[in-house]
Amino acid sequence: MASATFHQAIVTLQSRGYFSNSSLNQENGIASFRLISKGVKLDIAFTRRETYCSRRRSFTVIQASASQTTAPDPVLSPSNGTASDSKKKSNEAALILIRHGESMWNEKNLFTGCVDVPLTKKGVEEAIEAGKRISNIPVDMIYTSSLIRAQMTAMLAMTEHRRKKVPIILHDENEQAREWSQIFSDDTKKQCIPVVTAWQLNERMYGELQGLNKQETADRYGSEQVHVWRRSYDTPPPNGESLEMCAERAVAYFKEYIQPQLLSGKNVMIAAHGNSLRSIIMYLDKLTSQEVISLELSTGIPMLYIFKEGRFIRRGSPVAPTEASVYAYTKSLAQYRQKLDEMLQS
Ligand SMILES: O=C(O)[C@H](O)COP(=O)(O)O
Repeated sequence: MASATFHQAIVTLQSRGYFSNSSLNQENGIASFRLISKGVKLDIAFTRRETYCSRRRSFTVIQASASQTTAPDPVLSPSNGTASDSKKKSNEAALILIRHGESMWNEKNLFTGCVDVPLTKKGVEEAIEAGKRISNIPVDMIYTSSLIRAQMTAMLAMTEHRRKKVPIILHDENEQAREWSQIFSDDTKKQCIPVVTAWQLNERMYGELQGLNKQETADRYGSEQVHVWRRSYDTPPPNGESLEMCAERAVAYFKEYIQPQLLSGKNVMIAAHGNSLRSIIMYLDKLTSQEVISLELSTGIPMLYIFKEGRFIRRGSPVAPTEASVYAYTKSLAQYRQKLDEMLQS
């Protein structure tokens, strides 16, 4: 089958770092691929004829088109390809997940969901504390939800990072926003970390519970019903999203946009929400729907994964609060830390 051979070729190229992601469709004898590399998507369709040589077969490119992904990135332009302090020969990448710090509605015990509520003072402190814990872990790209509490958390955490790169929110809403936010110095670009905001990482939409007090809702509807709304996997609250629905969009986004960055060796931080992160952890740790419903994430506690050889290895736990106990350094992380020490001493 053309598709099997092609798929092998793609996987081989992928493992050699030629591009960060591909997907395969096959219809009417035509195999088509989407290759994603450095923020550019290349759609290629092949027939089973000449031109493209894999070991056993060759194919003709019948159609190719290129477009930018939704994470267009002035900072990740080729001129910045060498900018990562943490470019690793070992082909591993760090993935940090942080649930936002306490929000003003967490404090008031209100269902928040997609309502855009800021952090409390305690939430600000939690975010800064989270930043201290990850201050020696490399960060090349940041993803946050479109909600201010996640964005505040990411930005505050980065104020503590020892590398002192500047997190810059990418404005991709229209052509003018893209043009007006360009950076014209390559040196400055190298000192920036692109921040991509994505609604798909938002908290799950809590429907008609948004703005209601959690305790009062339990008093009114019974705590069992409220527990089902809050912690079942597939029962949504009235007119809202279940965890399953939230996972569908959050994990799809993770696979399509974030995982390719990790595959290409970029170290990524995600600042998001209880339920969007539970969804992503379910995917990373291969949890069942039964297991994920008992997973509780504290606000402002970062978790670390290492992505290596296509696998996610959990390094940090939300329950172990200090850097030393949470993060068992890998060789690359230890080297990065040593470089930081040297850089800051000189
Ligand atoms: O949206 C909310 O109210 C919270 O951030 C998460 O709520 P939960 O603990 O009920 O999932």
